[in-house]
Amino acid sequence: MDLDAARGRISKVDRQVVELLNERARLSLNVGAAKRQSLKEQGVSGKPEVYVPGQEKQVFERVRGFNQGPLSGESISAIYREIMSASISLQSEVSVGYLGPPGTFSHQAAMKRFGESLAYVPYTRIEDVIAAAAKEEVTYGLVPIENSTFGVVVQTLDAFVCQPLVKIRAEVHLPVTQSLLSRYQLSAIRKVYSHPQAFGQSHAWLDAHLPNVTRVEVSSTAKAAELAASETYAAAICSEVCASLYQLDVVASNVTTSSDNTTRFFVLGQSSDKQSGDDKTLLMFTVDHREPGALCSALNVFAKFKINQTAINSRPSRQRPWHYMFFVEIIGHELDDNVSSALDEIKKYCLDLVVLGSYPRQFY
Ligand SMILES: O=C(O)C(=O)C[C@]1(C(=O)O)C=C[C@@H](O)C=C1
Repeated sequence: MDLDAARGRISKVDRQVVELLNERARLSLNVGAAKRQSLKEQGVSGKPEVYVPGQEKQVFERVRGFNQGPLSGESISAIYREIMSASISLQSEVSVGYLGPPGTFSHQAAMKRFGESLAYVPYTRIEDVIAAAAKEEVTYGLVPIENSTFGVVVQTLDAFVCQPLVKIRAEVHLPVTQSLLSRYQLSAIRKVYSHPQAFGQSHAWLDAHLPNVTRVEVSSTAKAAELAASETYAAAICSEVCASLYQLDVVASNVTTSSDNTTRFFVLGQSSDKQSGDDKTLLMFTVDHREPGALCSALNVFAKFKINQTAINSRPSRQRPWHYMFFVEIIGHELDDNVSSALDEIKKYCLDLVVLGSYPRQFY
């Protein structure tokens, strides 16, 4: 086929693609109407949940299954991310809060999960993102929960203690590469700004290459980039995305200690999704330390109901000294029979127990 013929065929296919995209969009509007009707019939007020992570997971798996190439599975997912982003924005006006300013890894994780068609709202602190999601100032909030190199994000766990009503709706995994950005060359740098998590992921490189340079912790990696752009002899540890956003140069690319550095984020909203068949649940509880073995008794309940625990963390409860809030992530959905029986039984050993949410297991 010659060039003109191939371009002519592409033009015809584009017409069909656009027609099909609009056919899908009309069906998505029908889905929105059916969700509203169903709430009305149940006598529930408020808007239906437009972002349904379990359904999206099925769509991604299905379309990647249909794919015979030459497009890669990643390309199909990226195209469908935008199709579903447009689909969400057709059904409702959706906003997503994240730890700003633009260019943070939270921003990138939010874009990865929600695409280009939604409104993104930056907040200065993780606590503010969680409060905004709890108050419905934004439809959804996205917060980091843990990094594979540096561990749990304590600000997020501590903020859950103050906002126990917010619900986890989904998890997002984002590969993270930290880089050193500045307007100056390496030998001229006198100060490095970053978020404590990013310093934790790149300390070996900093110890080796900038051992006597002051490290200043700030609220986010993109805030660090903003400061580095406005001060003499300053640099930031942040994403390379910040180079064009804040007019900085990449002085050293990938200064991350671990080669498969990944951060896991939660999407927060007013409710969790229904069972997807492959879910996780995050619990927050305190136990009575005057009872010997209280924590052990609580955790034994999961073993009794054959429930796998994937993570356990503790934070000071801030109510009494040496009194802890435990965060346990388990396999299964709050509504699964074995999980719901375990939750009934574990309450006997807990002073208080909050289910922070159930969400489909994601590996991407
Ligand atoms: O199935 C739904 O609930 C929809 O709203 C449709 C749809 C889609 O476009 O496929 C859009 C958004 C949801 O997050 C999941 C799926």
